[in-house]
Amino acid sequence: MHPKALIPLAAQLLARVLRFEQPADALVSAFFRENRELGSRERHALAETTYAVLRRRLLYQNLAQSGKGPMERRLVLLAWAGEPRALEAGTESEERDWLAKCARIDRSSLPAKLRHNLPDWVAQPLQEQLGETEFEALAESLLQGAPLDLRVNTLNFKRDAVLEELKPQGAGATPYSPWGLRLQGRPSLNQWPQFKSGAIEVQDEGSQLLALLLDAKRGEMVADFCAGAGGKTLALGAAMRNTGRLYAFDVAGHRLEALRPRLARSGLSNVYPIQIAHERDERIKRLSGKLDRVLVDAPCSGMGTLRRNPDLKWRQSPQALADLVQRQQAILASAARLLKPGGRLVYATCSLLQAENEGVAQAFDQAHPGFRRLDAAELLLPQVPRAAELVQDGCLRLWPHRHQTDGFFAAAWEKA
Ligand SMILES: C[S@@+](CC[C@H](N)C(=O)[O-])C[C@H]1O[C@@H](n2cnc3c(N)ncnc32)[C@H](O)[C@@H]1O
Repeated sequence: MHPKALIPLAAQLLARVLRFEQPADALVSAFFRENRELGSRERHALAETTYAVLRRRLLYQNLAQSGKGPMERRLVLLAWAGEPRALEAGTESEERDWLAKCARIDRSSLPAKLRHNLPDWVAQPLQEQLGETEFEALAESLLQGAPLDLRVNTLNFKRDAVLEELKPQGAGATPYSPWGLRLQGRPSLNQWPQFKSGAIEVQDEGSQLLALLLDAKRGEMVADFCAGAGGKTLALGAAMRNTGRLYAFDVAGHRLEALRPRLARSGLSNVYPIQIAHERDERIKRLSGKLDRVLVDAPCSGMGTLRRNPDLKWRQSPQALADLVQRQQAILASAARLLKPGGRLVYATCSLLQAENEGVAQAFDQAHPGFRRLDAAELLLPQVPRAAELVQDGCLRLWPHRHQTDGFFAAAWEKA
């Protein structure tokens, strides 16, 4: 494709994404399917430019006020992440002068909002929680891309052996999870023999730590209550050494469908995916009081995953957050009924916001005196020697700027 054509195409893609009707990753994939003539470098330029606008939307919208031409085009020029010669070829000299003027603006002199690029309803509670200095460090980390973490399938493979094989690809061990490897960049994993053989799965180190916190054992009856496409289910099934019974519940059939090929690669046969209508479904009631461990990886605002999904900060709202908190409480209360005495319950989100984390856990405490809180550091310590670094007030609290994971929260209880 002629470099001149790339910028209008990027503006077209951005216009679709900025309607916020669907997740950005789905829209970008659909756009590439429609434009099959794009090569891998061109796709990379379009995707990275779109994500750069989503990350710093407030800044770029502010700067774009001074330019000329359609707004999406101005945003693409400001955030261009492709080759410089495509920008050179695709712009008029007036536009290039304008870009040079924008580049000379000292960004540290801009109002805080144009530096952190978070909506007020997200920024404010985080500022209160962390204080100004640490909030700035967090906000900066949320503007960066995330590394690519892998989980080694310890059912049939050893982390050290897979690490040796993947060292030439730049892999290193993750600092906390004993199952994890970390890569920089975006290699085409699907073609790697280690992926095809089921030795590795893509999974953020934070997600691995949630499975470690549940600590499902051989022969147990376990439920992954909000299993989705089964990232944590696979980790739990391997920890159970492919024994016992692991129920993977979810209301979304298409997500459970996406679990099937992953299960086939993993070699697990102890997993039972079950689509439920809602959290009080009859099929769940039949298991009341029978399970050893239940993980509730609740639907949440996803504010801990902004490095990967920057569109979420513009697609969520305070009203959506309030609705989510209600759903989280209802799901947690239903899931808790499955446990037998002595059983372990873990409630988790990939959010940084107290309302859907500590807030939901405290409401559960008040309504369920028969559940005793467990200390996450104690639970993790046997498998995660540095567990104390990850825990605040007994709860797992992962932060991108402190731990280089996505933002996660988890609280654990034992049923009396
Ligand atoms: C955070 S995602 C789960 C991610 C998944 N555990 C993983 O590791 O890949 C939350 C999931 O909760 C599911 N969900 C929403 N409402 C639910 C409900 N009432 N009962 C069970 N699952 C629900 C959503 O469909 C979504 O797949």
